[in-house]
Amino acid sequence: MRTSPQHFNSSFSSFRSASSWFELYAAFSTFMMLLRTAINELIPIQVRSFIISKFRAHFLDRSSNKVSLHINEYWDMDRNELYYAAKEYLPTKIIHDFKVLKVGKLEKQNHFATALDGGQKVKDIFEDIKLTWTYRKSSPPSASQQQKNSVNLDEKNMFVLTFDEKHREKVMESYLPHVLSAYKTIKSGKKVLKIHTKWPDRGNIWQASELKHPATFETLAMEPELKKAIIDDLDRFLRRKEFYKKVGKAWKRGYLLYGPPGTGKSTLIAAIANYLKFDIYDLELSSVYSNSDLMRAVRNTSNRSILVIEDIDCNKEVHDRSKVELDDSKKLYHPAMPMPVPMHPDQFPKKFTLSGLLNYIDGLWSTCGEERFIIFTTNHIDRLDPALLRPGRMDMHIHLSFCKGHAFRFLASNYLDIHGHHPLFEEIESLMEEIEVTPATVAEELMRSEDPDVALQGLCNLLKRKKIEGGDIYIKEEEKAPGSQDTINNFTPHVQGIQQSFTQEEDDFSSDG
Ligand SMILES: Nc1ncnc2c1ncn2[C@@H]1O[C@H](COP(=O)(O)OP(=O)(O)OP(=O)(O)O)[C@@H](O)[C@H]1O
Repeated sequence: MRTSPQHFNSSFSSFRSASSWFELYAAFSTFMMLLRTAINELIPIQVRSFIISKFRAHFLDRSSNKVSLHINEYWDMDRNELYYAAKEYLPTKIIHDFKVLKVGKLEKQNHFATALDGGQKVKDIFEDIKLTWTYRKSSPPSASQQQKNSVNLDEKNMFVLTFDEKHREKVMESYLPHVLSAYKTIKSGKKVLKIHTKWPDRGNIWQASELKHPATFETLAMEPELKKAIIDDLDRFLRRKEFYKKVGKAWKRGYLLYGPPGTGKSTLIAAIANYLKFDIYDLELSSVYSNSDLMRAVRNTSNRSILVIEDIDCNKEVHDRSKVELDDSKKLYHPAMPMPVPMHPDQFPKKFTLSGLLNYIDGLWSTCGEERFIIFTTNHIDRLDPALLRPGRMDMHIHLSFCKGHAFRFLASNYLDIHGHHPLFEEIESLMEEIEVTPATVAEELMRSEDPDVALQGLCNLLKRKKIEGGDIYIKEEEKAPGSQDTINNFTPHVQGIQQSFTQEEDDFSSDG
């Protein structure tokens, strides 16, 4: 039977009254009731649940086939390399239709950098596998956590990687290694270096900022032989991955820089970092509160980095929260206890010596990661534990000392653009043989005027004044490093005990550089 438009219109208009709607609803409800009763009676409950679960899995809960990998920033308190790999890798996958992004630029970059700001999803396709990354940012530590120094690192920021379950094996065996290797490539080509410092009021974990120190070996005033020895050592280190593996040694190197204040120890560290393109981790021993704190700090440094511990002779007082203290009434008490309490001798603190601490750091550091440097600096090498100085501990001892002829001329050419001769040179150099002056002081004097004649005359007058007054500039007799005999004759920068243990043959072995 055909339905004419007139017939449809008349049927529709007959439905428009309220009673018609009610009749329709009543008929539908009755039908549904009958249907439900019939299903309940005819189909067993197990079959019904099976059908419902299939229906749900197919239409409603499609994510039940998905696997989610949680990649936390820390793994058992250690820095999780995969997290940092994802952090560098994902910005390369950010596309233009993202609605929220972080954007910024560091001075040394010539382009704007973008990064995820939490919550966004980044899609990636790897050999036809569709993957989704989500970044979850943790909330900053609460004041009480900070006070107790009890931030749980494993609960920090994380990436969640989601993909179909059937690709689990391929993701684990091929995709994650692909992310890691992309990270290594990005990292080795990056231009912006970081300096990491620890702040007790920010959870006492490493905080990174851009390393802006412009020092390079080209700007460093240093005896050419020493400069060459250091650069050669750095180059040799970089190209010897296979060699270290062959001899069963960790691919690491340790330097001890020593010399009076202002002789360029920090400047040399910056020059080394800029040369190697390694990040710096600046460990201030006074910010270390316990052994676990120290262990966490050292273990959370990355590969291709320099761990710097400056002024090791100055850090005699290292905070130890478990330390038993003596109050005014000479009773022993534990800081965690409100009242003085009697303590068993076993509970007394073990003596926390600086040399023990440094040995501990050194031991800890040598067991984690590779392609790393550790640099200790001191103004007083004579105060260091000989165990720390023994060969094999610090591979190279570099003595930085006062400014003499060559270093002075280098600074004059760098600061005043005097590349040839100047009438005041001889007089200044001869004064420098009698007066000990640091490169820092010379550099400061040379910056006082843009006019080379005025600046050099200023330096000459300063040296003459000091000669008349007697005594060294800024350095007291007892503060001189041992071997200062040498430093009087030249701007030493000599190398003591360099372990030039590698022969030419070994050099040839390392072909990977
Ligand atoms: N060898 C050098 N070449 C060029 N500049 C230098 C050199 N030594 C020192 N300077 C200048 O002096 C300043 C201070 O030097 P630096 O901080 O590196 O000395 P330091 O030995 O680390 O001192 P401290 O022991 O007090 O930390 C530097 O910023 C740099 O301008």
